[in-house]
Amino acid sequence: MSAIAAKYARRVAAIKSLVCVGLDSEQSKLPARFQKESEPQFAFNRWIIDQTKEFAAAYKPNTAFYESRGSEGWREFERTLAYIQRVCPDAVTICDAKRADIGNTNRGYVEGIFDRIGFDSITLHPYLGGEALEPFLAREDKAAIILCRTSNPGASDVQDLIVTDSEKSVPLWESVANKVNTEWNKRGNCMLVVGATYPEEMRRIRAIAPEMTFLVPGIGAQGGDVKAVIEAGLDANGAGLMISASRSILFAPEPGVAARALRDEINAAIAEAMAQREGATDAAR
Ligand SMILES: O=C(O)c1cc(=O)[nH]c(=O)n1[C@@H]1O[C@H](COP(=O)(O)O)[C@@H](O)[C@H]1O
Repeated sequence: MSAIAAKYARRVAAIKSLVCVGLDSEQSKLPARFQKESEPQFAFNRWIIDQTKEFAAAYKPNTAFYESRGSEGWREFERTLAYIQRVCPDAVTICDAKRADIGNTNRGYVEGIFDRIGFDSITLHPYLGGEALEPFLAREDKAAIILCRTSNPGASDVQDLIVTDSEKSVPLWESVANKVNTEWNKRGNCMLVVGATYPEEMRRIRAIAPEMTFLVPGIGAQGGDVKAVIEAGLDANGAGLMISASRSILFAPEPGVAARALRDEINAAIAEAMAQREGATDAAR
């Protein structure tokens, strides 16, 4: 198990939660009292982190919401990471930037996001292939979280295109899952993005990559169903998922209560799924 997968497993065992809090702190949506602050997004994030840290196995700020404010937003993005590292150092940190370019350009991203800022992991798209991703894949101390089946309604435009993989016709997302699992994950540091809104695809991807951790966005505002995700995506150990929610936690009347409720909903679904699996194993004996 790679360093970040092990960090995640320790965190999950310690707090019994698969919740990832997405810090998509869009400035115009922040409560008025934060708008008045000199660093509004950072002040809001501190408040969110303080309320959710007991329940958060991971934090995932998406760069878009900070880049939109230029250098000020970027500074608050960096300060947010430093705050997580100070008050909640065991939570896995995910830079949701969906980067990836040719190899030497990727070295710039690696230096900036992994070394200068200090994230544990980054989201990446697979379009340029494994050779180009090598600067990320070479970092055994970090995790490369690769888009496989995204949560959005239009995901099928490209991801459902039929390609030939090992002489079989399969959708592109399935080929990406295969390639990451068998070729790009040679150092054990890859994870896959699998949207909560596509549980049937998730079930297939779990069969292809039984031991890989999935980042699962699409719960909450996008309507993904926790029970369906757990049934389809849980690994053999009853884990292997980072279930991410942003708006439904950040802008809930009480974000800490919303994070705890999501943790509890996930844990109830895990208990049910594990009991069903045990029942099925007993019946087969
Ligand atoms: O990589 C991601 O995190 C991601 C992949 C995906 O397939 N769908 C998806 O919604 N996301 C991100 O997950 C977050 C979803 O936010 P909420 O819908 O508010 O929970 C956003 O930051 C998205 O950019």
